[in-house]
Amino acid sequence: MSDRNPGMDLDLEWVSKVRVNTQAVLKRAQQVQGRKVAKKEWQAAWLLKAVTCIDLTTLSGDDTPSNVHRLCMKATQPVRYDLLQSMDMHDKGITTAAVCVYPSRVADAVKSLKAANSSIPVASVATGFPAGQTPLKTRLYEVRMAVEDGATEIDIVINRTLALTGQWADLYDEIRQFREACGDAHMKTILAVGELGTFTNVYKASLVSMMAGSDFIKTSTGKESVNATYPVAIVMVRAIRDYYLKTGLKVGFKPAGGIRTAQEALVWLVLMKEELGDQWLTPNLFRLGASSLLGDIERQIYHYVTGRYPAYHELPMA
Ligand SMILES: O=C[C@H](O)COP(=O)(O)O
Repeated sequence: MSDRNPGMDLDLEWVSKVRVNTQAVLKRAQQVQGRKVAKKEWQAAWLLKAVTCIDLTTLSGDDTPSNVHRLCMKATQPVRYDLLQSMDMHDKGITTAAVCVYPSRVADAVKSLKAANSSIPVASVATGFPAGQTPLKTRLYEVRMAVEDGATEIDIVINRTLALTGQWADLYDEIRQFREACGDAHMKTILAVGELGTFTNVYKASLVSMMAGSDFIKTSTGKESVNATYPVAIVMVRAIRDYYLKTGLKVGFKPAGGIRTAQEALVWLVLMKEELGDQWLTPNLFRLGASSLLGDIERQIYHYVTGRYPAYHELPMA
């Protein structure tokens, strides 16, 4: 993960000045979406790169120790051995970036990964995921419980009520408290962009979350009716860039919710590369939150691997 973001005092003047130009954002998102993603011979390598950035997720009411165990095993070997062999990658130990589960399933995931001798981090959603509509006391308790059970990454959801009513100082204070409850665990802050109404709110919520010490900002829970979209991502990554320019602190970005195809994964990588640069193209600063993406990526890699194609560690990075 990135070095922890210590955050900063709430700069309300900065937050209140924010105005996002909707037309410019939509135009830029269209450009990114229309990009030819990568030359054919590099696509499998980029897809493997995407795999290393996935937070492999199960967030279902019917999660059990068994399906969490299967998820963990998939995370330790996300791509079939023979496909990796075709790319001379069999010895590279490709894993997903993390597994992501509900707080009550953290202990199961920790146990499975430990038994498999794997150091893949366990991420837990928390703070009343997905709606965040529970008392602060229980939201804080949830964070502490997940950390105690072994989660080293916590995906908190913000209080949308505070964002929608412009109570930015209160939102800042809550996130600061979550941050403290996380202890050494890294904190990803879910904005639930589909419920924030305007791009300006998304930008403001991004800034406040980063000022309060979030290590990542994340688009969605996957449970809202609108989840990770490219226009909203443009707004969030530009807030990340502005925060970096002002403070020198790098905050990561995690699109999540509804990401299902290899082609989409490639577009997300292009968006990061063009907006934030190669240094953001690592699991330390970029994650794809997804429960059903890996299958399509494996299918596409199988499709591409008909000859000797370059592997992801050979990508020309600046
Ligand atoms: O945080 C991750 C999301 O909940 C995953 O959403 P998804 O099930 O639509 O891939």
